[in-house]
Amino acid sequence: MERTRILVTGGAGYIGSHTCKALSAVGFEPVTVDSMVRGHEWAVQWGPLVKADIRDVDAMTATFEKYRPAAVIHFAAFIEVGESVADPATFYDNNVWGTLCLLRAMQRGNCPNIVFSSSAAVYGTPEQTPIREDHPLNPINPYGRTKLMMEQIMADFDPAYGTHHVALRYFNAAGADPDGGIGEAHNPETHLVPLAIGSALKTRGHLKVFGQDYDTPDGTCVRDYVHVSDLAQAHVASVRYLLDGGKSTALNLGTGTGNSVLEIIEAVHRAGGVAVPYENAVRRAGDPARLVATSTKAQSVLGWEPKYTDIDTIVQTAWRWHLSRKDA
Ligand SMILES: O=c1ccn([C@@H]2O[C@H](COP(=O)(O)OP(=O)(O)O[C@H]3O[C@H](CO)[C@H](O)[C@H](O)[C@H]3O)[C@@H](O)[C@H]2O)c(=O)[nH]1
Repeated sequence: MERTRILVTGGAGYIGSHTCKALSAVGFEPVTVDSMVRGHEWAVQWGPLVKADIRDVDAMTATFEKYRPAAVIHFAAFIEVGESVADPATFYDNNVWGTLCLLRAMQRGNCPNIVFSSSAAVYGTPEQTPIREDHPLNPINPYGRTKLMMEQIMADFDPAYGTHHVALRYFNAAGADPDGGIGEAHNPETHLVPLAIGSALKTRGHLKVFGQDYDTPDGTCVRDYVHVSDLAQAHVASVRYLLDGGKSTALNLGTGTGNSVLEIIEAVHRAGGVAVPYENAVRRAGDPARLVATSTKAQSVLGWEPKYTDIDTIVQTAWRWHLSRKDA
């Protein structure tokens, strides 16, 4: 029997590739569409790769005609906050215009269901933590604004065109597939866990700890690190939810536990048995002191619960990946 196809934009990226693996494991066929500007050929292992930019409406229309997907999972976007401040035009073009082009191609292809990557960045500086989905939406940088605009565009499209969406607001994705073979490989890398591992392995210089005087127990920023395989499972559950006729919704994905930068440094030390050389540095602009999610809504809507709730396990999977990675 033909497997139900799911079109995955950005399927050659970090969370996208883990989601393709999870889709395939439960019988879907993931069809990756990726411009390969940031994606990796080695990360596409569970279905075909269409090398195309989502803004290329002709290529996208042809892809929908060829594969007839039942739903789309939309990861393709630029993600670095600093880059979005320096070059907002590129972010609005790639993230917002790219999403509009994708939605147009979905309309032409009669595909009404989309699950997409939103971000904790839509909340801005939290008024209280843990953050619930009804927290005010006040992004403080262009990256966060592009994600909020994407949510708003989809909310407008639903009543007008009969579409359905699930916006997944991730907190800090971390870790790697425990089976090996895929993991986090951004270039340039700006995320804490891979940078700390690189410093421990001496493939990078000292890690810079951005700010030591935050209002947190040890003075460094606290984040909610959620395992990438758990995020992947939430995407699979969201696809099933929409295919079963579920209503559009926005859901936080986090573990509900916060870890400081210094706690991550210690977890990397424990995982690898090597200390992370680090130095204190000034605060990074736009970093809130504490970002921690409540994911009870994802639990009630999707039945989703993170399997990896222990920071040591999350960091161990990242460590193993970094020792084995193909492009290090
Ligand atoms: O070299 C570094 C890198 C990071 N940090 C600190 O480590 C924490 C985590 O930083 P990351 O850059 O790994 O993650 P962010 O919380 O900044 O970013 C997350 O949220 C962003 C939106 O706010 C984007 O979605 C991004 O992709 C996602 O990982 C922050 O407190 C940051 O200040 C350091 O101290 N040193």
